[in-house]
Amino acid sequence: MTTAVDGPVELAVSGMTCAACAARVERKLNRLDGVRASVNYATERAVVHLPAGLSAGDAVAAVRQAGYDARVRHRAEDDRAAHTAAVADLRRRLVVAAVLAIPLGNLSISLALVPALRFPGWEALCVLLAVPVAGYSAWPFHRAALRNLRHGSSSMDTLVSLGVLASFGWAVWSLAAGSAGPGYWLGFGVTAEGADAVYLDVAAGVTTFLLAGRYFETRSRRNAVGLLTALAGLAAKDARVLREGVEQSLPAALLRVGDLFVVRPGDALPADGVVAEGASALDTAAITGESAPVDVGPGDRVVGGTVNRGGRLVVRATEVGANTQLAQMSALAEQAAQRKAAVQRLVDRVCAVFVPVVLVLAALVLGGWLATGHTAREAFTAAVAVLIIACPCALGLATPTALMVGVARAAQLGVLVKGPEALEATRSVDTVVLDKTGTVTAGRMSVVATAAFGDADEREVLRWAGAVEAASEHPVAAAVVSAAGAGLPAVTGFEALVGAGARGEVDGVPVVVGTAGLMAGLGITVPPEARRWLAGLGAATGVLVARAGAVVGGIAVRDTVRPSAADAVARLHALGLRTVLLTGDGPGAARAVADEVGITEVVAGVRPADKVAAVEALRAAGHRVAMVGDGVNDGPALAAADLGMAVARGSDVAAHAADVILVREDLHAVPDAVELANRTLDTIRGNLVWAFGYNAAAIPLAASGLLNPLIAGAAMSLSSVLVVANSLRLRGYRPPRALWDGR
Ligand SMILES: Nc1ncnc2c1ncn2[C@@H]1O[C@H](COP(=O)(O)OP(=O)(O)OP(=O)(O)O)[C@@H](O)[C@H]1O
Repeated sequence: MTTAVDGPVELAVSGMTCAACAARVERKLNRLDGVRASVNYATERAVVHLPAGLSAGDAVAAVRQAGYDARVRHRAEDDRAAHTAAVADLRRRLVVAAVLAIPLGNLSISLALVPALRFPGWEALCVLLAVPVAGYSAWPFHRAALRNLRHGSSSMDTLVSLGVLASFGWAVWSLAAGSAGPGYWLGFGVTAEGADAVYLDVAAGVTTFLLAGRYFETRSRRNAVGLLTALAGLAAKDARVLREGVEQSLPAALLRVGDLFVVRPGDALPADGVVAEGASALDTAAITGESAPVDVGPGDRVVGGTVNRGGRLVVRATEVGANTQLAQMSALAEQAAQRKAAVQRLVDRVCAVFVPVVLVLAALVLGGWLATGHTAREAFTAAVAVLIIACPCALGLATPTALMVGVARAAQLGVLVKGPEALEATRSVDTVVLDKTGTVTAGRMSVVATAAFGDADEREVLRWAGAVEAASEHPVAAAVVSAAGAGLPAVTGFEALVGAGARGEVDGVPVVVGTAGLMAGLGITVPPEARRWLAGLGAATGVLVARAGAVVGGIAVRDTVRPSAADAVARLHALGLRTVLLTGDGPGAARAVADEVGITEVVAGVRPADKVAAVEALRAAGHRVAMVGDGVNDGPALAAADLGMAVARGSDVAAHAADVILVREDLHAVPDAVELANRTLDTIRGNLVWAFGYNAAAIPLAASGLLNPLIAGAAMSLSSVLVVANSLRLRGYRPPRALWDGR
């Protein structure tokens, strides 16, 4: 591993047992010259940006120096195998601890309460039962603590290891010294008068509880990570490629762009493509969250991972492997979960100083109790309880687990969130600006009327306009071209006049197609006849056609509003958001669309360059603005908004500068994103409040001797498990289906 790598390297880091470890690895990596690294405890991954001259091997070496292990991460499968092994190891240790701790507890209770039952050598038997628990089962804690010690640092494992060893050592010592006496003290808190402490069952019990906690936590974390990687697994692993009319089964990885492949009913698509033959209905639910199957036929674009619910399809591959929409979606979702929320950085810093502070505190508690004339047992109980209860692991898990589940759930619903900042921005937005063409409307226009002025002929007008528009990519142009039919004359000197129209020369004569404003701007007089025609169009968009410097006709086009738009806008209003329709189109068409979907404010006739200004004006007025656009023309406006949401499909999914990408051609994705962002942030807040509150309340209790170490161990484990379970609840987020299923 000595080759220098462009772009970030991903490392799988093992041996981290808490957020403080992640913070330590991150510090170590960032200390390398020119390195920028971010380490995530929940996913056990490090993203490292290396400068020229440093290799992935250097980063791995740095992680090892910090006392952890790392390897360059290649595939999700590696993670799964490593994770499974880790869970199995914890399970074995947990079983041993539980099997031995139970008889040990019973034995010590019986022997303590009924001295007559004691037999010669009972102390030795108890110690023998406790050795595997405090040694083998608690080994992961000791190992991590040792690793830390070697580097002069400490972590929550130090606390646990110290707690277990101290109780065990104390027990052995007091048994050996014969001070266990007649009133054997039970770790469970029943302290007989004048009894001394035998902490064997504390050592065993604490180990069992903490291991159980870590076992469940590791398992749930795997579920959360699995949610993220599940997306990538949706595409079919095999493709039936059609070569010279013969079907041949190949691993999907060998598929090439341009290959024809067959998709049988019930199969998932292995790659993105265009339907070449056949008609069917595709189930896109897993990718876009849309519940109704989508009908497709020749010429339609289809994406990998969707499932064929109808007849046989032959598809020509347009994107394969890492370029498919699905691969890009899952890469984006993983990157998003990997990025750190602002709050997480604070938590990391807190965790890093927390453990040394607790060690000092435990020592102070021990000294304080002894100094105030209490017995060694009392002092010891309080100090061990402080060590054990103070572990900040719930704190470390609070943010990343919620983020991971939130981002993964959003991706399942066709909402790709680029990172935690985007979620945070989504929550604070109060105004949603929607672009009209292609966002609120389908962006597929058709000609609804034509007009000829003076002595021109309508068919001629359409032909001249069509010839120019054939070179344009605007939706208006597509409508004009399809209405003009085949056999159009060629255009020379074509020029797109962005946000206004297009011009060129047809049969050597200059032709301009575009808005009345464009004509005026070019010094072409718009006759009253044309103005009247434009004014009478209502909801349609009218463009004028000028030939040889004179307006000769007009073409009216109409777009259809997306079926879900009105419901989605109603949901946005119900969420307390203000909506604004922003468009380059004229006020008449804009108002008609706004009325149809229920948007109250309209800003029409805005040139593409001025969309940024419109967004900035709203922000200057104190609003937090989300801009929803198609991402191509609206790029600058998306970037100018507090939150840019691009409606995009296909392989360009990852290319957008937007913060959120909606891969669903359905405006419901916007309120879904807002709701899910709110829920995720609420979950993070709930987790943090719980974890902080728990530590804040429990430490004084433990220090004042009110908390038995055993209960401290159980409570500590429970808090981590609760935090992870709370985050996993986000999986259950369902958009209000009733609103849009009946569409
Ligand atoms: N190629 C073209 N041919 C004819 N008219 C055009 C062309 N390009 C733009 N226009 C005119 O300019 C107007 C503004 O175009 P622009 O691309 O800024 O916005 P839009 O596509 O109508 O809507 P939105 O801003 O909602 O995406 C269009 O409504 C149309 O009237």
